[in-house]
Amino acid sequence: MKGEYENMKKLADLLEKLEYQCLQGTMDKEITNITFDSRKAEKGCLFFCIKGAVSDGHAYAKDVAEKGAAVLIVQDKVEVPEEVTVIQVENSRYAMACISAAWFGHPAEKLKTIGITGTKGKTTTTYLVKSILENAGHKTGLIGTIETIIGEKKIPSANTTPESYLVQKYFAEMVEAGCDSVVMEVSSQGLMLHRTAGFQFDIGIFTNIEPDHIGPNEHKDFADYLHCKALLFKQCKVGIFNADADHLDEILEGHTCQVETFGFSEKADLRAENTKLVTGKGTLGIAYDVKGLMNFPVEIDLPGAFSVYNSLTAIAVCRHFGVTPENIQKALKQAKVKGRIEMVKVSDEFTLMIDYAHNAMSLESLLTTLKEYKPNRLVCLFGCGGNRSKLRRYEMGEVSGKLADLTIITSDNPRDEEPQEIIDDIKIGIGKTNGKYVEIIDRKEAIAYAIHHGQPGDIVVLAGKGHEDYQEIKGKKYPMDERVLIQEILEEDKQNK
Ligand SMILES: CC(=O)N[C@H]1[C@@H](OP(=O)(O)OP(=O)(O)OC[C@H]2O[C@@H](n3ccc(=O)[nH]c3=O)[C@H](O)[C@@H]2O)O[C@H](CO)[C@@H](O)[C@@H]1O[C@H](C)C(=O)N[C@@H](C)C(=O)N[C@H](CCC(=O)O)C(=O)O
Ligand SMILES: Nc1ncnc2c1ncn2[C@@H]1O[C@H](COP(=O)(O)OP(=O)(O)OP(=O)(O)O)[C@@H](O)[C@H]1O
Repeated sequence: MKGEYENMKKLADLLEKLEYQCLQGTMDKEITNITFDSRKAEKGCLFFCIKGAVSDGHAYAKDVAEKGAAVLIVQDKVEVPEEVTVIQVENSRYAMACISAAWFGHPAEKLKTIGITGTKGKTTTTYLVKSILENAGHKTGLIGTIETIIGEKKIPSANTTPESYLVQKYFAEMVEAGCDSVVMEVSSQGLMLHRTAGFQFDIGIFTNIEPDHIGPNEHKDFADYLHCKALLFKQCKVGIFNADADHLDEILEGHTCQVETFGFSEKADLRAENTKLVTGKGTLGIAYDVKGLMNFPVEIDLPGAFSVYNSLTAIAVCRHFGVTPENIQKALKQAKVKGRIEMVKVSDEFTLMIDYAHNAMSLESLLTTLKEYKPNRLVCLFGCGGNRSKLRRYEMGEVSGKLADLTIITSDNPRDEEPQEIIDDIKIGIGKTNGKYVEIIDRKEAIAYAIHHGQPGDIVVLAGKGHEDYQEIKGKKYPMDERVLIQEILEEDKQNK
């Protein structure tokens, strides 16, 4: 990136088409930097006063003025020395998105932008799109729950969709790194809080919707969740929708984009037909025929109906880039997503996978899907996080007890709680079913048990951790990557032979 002073911009140029009122100070300021965090404020900067979930950024107005901030963007009136320019807008977050886009030189206009929204499938689909596009010679940036990827650089994520300032900064870095496209997860929170305002997506995707993310600091009810997801389709040129999804009409309400659909439904523009489950040595997959806007067969080493949806979505997107069926087939055959039904080879006889399913809804959908493969036994290993709702423990216990042939209850981020107490809560849920279980508090020992007791034809799921590579105990994160644990167990087995 250029040095910050080389980036200096005129205030008026940053405000562009925004509606605002100048409450005090002059409009002829040259801005040295922009920030929404008072701790990063410096002489000559523009500071956004954002009303957050924990604090109100207006409370830092005096502090940033003392640090020499030139301009404040506010919703409410603030008292600061008269030389500080104060600009009032209706919504500081929306203004931050527009000003950040201008600050970074509207990088979205130099990229083909793809935004994916929906309750499930966002992360998986972003990686599938990136794999297909890169296999066809594009350079594609990615922003999502796990990380932001800019060329070789990977930045771990705090949010699925970062604040608008970061979105625009990452876009600018992508342009500089030679990317021609970006695929990003667009959460409903992101849409609600204007994190993706200030530009128009080339392509917007709707995967599906189920009640989720409803509660304090998220959405007040399902209607609000629906409304926020639908906002993407007033902000993209082409919208690609799951024709089979519930509430599609509500999502389409007020859309301003061109509409395309995908799914199993006969009326979908891009369809999956003749779906077949595929089982290999220690692997599971799915094969189907793509019909409609494109026509060719596909095979993918990811299991279940939702893998059809995710790959079909990726195909629908990549069609707009003119990617050939041969390139799509090749990329999908190699595609793997970290911690999302990620198969790890431990035996030719049974299949083991790591999956991020960490609530009852995703665990139920995963186990139901896997049962379609008619395994000898479905074995589910999981734990639940400490300092979180107990309900999740009862519910996940009940789901696993009902659907798995054996549950291995273990630990997962106990935080400040005693792991055994969390396990006891999970047992209450399993107790409502006839499900068989064992409890092994240490996660590595639990995984070793799963591997050593694997029977031919079993499917073993290590649920909950997915891409996470730590265990959080009493405020500290200890390194713990299930892939590493599995390799250690296999290595120890070799030495003990
Ligand atoms: C509820 C919520 O959206 N919180 C996000 C928010 O924090 P916040 O609103 O609490 O901010 P705050 O701490 O109240 O501060 C308000 C303002 O004062 C500023 N401030 C604060 C302290 C200070 O000393 N000086 C200062 O200037 C802050 O920089 C901010 O501008 O801004 C933070 C920084 O950008 C986010 O990381 C944080 O996300 C938290 C981690 C979160 O859990 N968010 C969830 C609700 C979320 O956004 N989830 C979605 C969906 C995920 C999914 O689909 O699975 C996501 O996109 O991640
Ligand atoms: N299209 C889909 N429909 C239903 N379930 C899915 C779908 N895709 C993946 N899943 C299941 O949900 C889990 C989460 O998938 P993924 O991370 O791709 O979704 P997401 O939208 O990013 O979710 P989150 O917001 O929870 O991170 C997967 O591990 C899998 O078990």
